[in-house]
Amino acid sequence: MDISSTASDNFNNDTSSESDLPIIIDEKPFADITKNEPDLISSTSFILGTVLGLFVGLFPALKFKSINFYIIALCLFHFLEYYITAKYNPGKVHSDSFLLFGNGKEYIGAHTFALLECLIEYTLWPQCKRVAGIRFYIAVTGVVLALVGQYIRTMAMKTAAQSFSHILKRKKERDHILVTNGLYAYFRHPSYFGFFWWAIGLQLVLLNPLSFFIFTLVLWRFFSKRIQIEEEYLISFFGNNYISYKKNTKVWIPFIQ
Ligand SMILES: C[S@@+](CC[C@H](N)C(=O)[O-])C[C@H]1O[C@@H](n2cnc3c(N)ncnc32)[C@H](O)[C@@H]1O
Repeated sequence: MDISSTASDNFNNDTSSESDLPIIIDEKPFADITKNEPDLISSTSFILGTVLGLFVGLFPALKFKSINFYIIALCLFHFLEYYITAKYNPGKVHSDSFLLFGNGKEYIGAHTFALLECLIEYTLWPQCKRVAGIRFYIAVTGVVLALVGQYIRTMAMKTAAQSFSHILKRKKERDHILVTNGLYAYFRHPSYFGFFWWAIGLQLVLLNPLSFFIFTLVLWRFFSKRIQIEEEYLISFFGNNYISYKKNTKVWIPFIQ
């Protein structure tokens, strides 16, 4: 599941080794790389609103409210990706900031799979979706993880401001500074931490055993690789400052150092 597949695909094709990573100062003014696409933005908002309305309107009949929570959490997540970028990092705002377009089939496919799993299990075996007993505690854990994950992701984007980019940076831009304050003092990659636990939490909310394991595995592999590559570039940009920051902070995703 690649939340910025274009960037990481390009990145993976790069044959540079750690020692010869290029530090290129990007001279391009932000205005040149920012596209204003109001039509696309309003149609996205319309689609999001319609999907939200349909699910909120239709699914109460199924008496499985978790699915409403899931859809609302998805809409909120993608809205905030755009809104926080527009507010705190306006030089990089673009319709892609919704993280909906160009995200790769895997991302859309993963959520579709999760919703289908939920509906199939609900239809064939409604008892397994009854939020009672142990399943109540699983669902509540999921809600807490999703809310905490969303909060941490949003605050990380706000704190990192212009140093945050959805696309992994291979060139150091002039205003790219090393962020070590706020949540970054406690988490080395707070936005990845937030996304990881948000997505896993949502599978607990849906009481989806299969998607829970698939999301955990795929996301862990994705972030493990992404963090390794990202840190090679961050060391090439910030040298010893990043190395000592790395020594003093943790990622807080299991088994990622
Ligand atoms: C999607 S953002 C994710 C930031 C960070 N990994 C996180 O999870 O909060 C990716 C960009 O953030 C930049 N970045 C990551 N950590 C940073 C830090 N501590 N200070 C400044 N820039 C950082 C990287 O250069 C990369 O281009």
